[in-house]
Amino acid sequence: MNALLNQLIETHKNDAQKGNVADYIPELKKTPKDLLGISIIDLNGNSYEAGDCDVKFTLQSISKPIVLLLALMDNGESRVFEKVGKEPTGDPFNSIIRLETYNEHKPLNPMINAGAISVSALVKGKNSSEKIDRILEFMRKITNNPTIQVNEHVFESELATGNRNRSMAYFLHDVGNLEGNVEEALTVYFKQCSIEVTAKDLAYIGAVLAADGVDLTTRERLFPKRYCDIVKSYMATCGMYDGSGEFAINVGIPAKSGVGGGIMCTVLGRMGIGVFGPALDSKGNSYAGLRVLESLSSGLSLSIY
Ligand SMILES: NC(=O)CC[C@H](N)C(=O)O
Repeated sequence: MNALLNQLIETHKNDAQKGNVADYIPELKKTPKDLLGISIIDLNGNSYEAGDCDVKFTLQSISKPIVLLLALMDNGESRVFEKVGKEPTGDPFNSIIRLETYNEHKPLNPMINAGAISVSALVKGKNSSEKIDRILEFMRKITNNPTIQVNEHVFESELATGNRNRSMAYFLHDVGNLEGNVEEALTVYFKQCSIEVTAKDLAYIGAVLAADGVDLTTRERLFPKRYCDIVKSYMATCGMYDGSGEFAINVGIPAKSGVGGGIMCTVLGRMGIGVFGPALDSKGNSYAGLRVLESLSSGLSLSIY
């Protein structure tokens, strides 16, 4: 397997030239474009890797399914689904357009920015720092990595430039779909996006999801299977933003991408996969990462469809 992964990285390394590193968050611009790494962890805990799988990057939108799990555990399904819907949008992740015109101002799903900010507000904690501490604690469990931290430079960069997210959050508050203090919810959202991980961490999370919420090492149940199923369904239908349909056809596994260049994938009953390649396509998905996953999926017959 390691030989296969090395070969995939070699084959697709140059694909990064066709994408661009995210620049709307200034701090992300500093990442070298041609990094590429992959890590796989199977459900027996065996791990395989190639390329830049130890390089740290920020979770960005991959935080959305993780914080959703915590919000579901904190609040239960009915309260979470009062705030966010269950349908894909076909719009970019930061789109505002349907918030005013559709679904009683409820974000269509929690994988777009608007829905994720509403979900961040639901995490229990008396203020943003208590909430982010709980998110970090949960992250450390589902990655089996006690060193997980927030990258404060990326956080400051998002806080300084995230005005589109800010405008969505104030609108959602006005229509009753974002509870509590808006700035506190935004702080939680920007911090969860700024949590640093490696491709290996993403593979571990993917493997826990593939094991229906049970930790690979300790066999402890980290979250209920029902919530695991909800999150995987969202990943399958909306995890790659408005590229989710194409990804279903070309790769065919539940996955979540982030503009930091990560993609976290889960193959039910088999493995978790983490990919990192910071040059993005026009939809915000890792350009080379997608090519690696397409080759891997056809090579190992991973598609669930
Ligand atoms: N798609 C993403 O990864 C977006 C996350 C980013 N922090 C934002 O809010 O715009």
